[in-house]
Amino acid sequence: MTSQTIRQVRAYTLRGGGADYHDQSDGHWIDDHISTPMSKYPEYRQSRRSFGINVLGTLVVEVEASDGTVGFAVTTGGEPGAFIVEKHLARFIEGARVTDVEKIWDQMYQSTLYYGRKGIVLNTLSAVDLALWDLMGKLREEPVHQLLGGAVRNELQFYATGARPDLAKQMGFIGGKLPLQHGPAEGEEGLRRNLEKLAHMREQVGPDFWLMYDCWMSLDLNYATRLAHAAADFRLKWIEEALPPDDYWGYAALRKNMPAGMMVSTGEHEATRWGFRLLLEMGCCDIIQPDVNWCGGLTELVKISALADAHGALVVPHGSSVYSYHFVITRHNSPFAEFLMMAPKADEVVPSFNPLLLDEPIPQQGRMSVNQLDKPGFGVRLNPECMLERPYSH
Ligand SMILES: C[C@H](O)[C@H](O)CC(=O)C(=O)O
Ligand SMILES: [Mg+2]
Repeated sequence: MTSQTIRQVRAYTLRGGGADYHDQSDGHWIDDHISTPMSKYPEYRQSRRSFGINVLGTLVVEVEASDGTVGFAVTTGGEPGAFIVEKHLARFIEGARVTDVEKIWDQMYQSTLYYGRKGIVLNTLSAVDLALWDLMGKLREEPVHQLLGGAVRNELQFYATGARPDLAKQMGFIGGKLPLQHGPAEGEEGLRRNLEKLAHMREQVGPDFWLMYDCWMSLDLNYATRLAHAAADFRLKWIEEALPPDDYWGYAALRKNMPAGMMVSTGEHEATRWGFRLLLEMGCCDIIQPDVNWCGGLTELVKISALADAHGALVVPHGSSVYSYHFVITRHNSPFAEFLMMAPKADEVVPSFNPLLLDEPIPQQGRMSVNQLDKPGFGVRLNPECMLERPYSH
């Protein structure tokens, strides 16, 4: 296995769901008047697709070893990501040893610093990194969670993100995270509606079920503080991504403003150990939420997680499907995981990266046994019915 080298890397794109889970059709809860940084413009308030949340689409990266074994991974990145893989990153991957993940990561990161650091370049780099982990697992015939040091518990437990925490409770989840629908531009009336929604959900789910609000970078410090204090009456567990991701100072202030017992979470749009170092050292949050497909992949997440552990912060990855499941089960400071409800009405459990992956495991009664992850690599296959395109080749 250690003698295997990488023969070829290939990058493909896909539209309509998959890793770009915002790329959904009309009528989906994930695009129903959700508060965003663009909500101050009334014409972009009703739909996130209207301002282009789904322009990128899914990127699929395959790495083929010298014996023909193929590892793959997915991210949000589409055609620009495919260009970066094929025209820039391929030189660091092809011909390298399959196990050289640290060196390949470093070369990809250092060589793209002049136009990278975060965002689409890190999404792309993450997909390459995860494809290498998948390939190592397949060649060693071991699941990725074993390569990471092994499971620290027998099962994962999940909270659900979606419009129907009441249904999530019936499905066995430990909590429900609602999208905040009205932002500061919708004034006092919007704030009242946000609180009414939360009060209604609290009534539906009873006193102990976790309820959280995901604010998707859309608030300011004053609004977030007022929302948190009013939401304390309805036992909001945490307030998520309340502020723009670059406002580390705002997050530090918000955390100090929190009512007793309520947590601040953020980080799904942060990347690398350096980005998370800022969040952790500045005391910005209680929970960091790196997206495994965006933060730099597993090679980087291992470092981010160790840093968080030393700061007493939990690591609960954003979405990320199997890439999160294989990681969370190996870490004591990741006691639960997120499950994104991708059914249009959030009324049933369907695989998060539907329809792209075959064998993508789903929670049963809000839980997933380690046995469901016991397959080589990340244990998933590309669905041959998805029409992948390869826009560039080298
Ligand atoms: C529901 C949120 O607006 C977003 O689509 C997903 C997210 O931020 C999360 O799962 O966390
Ligand atoms: Mg979020």
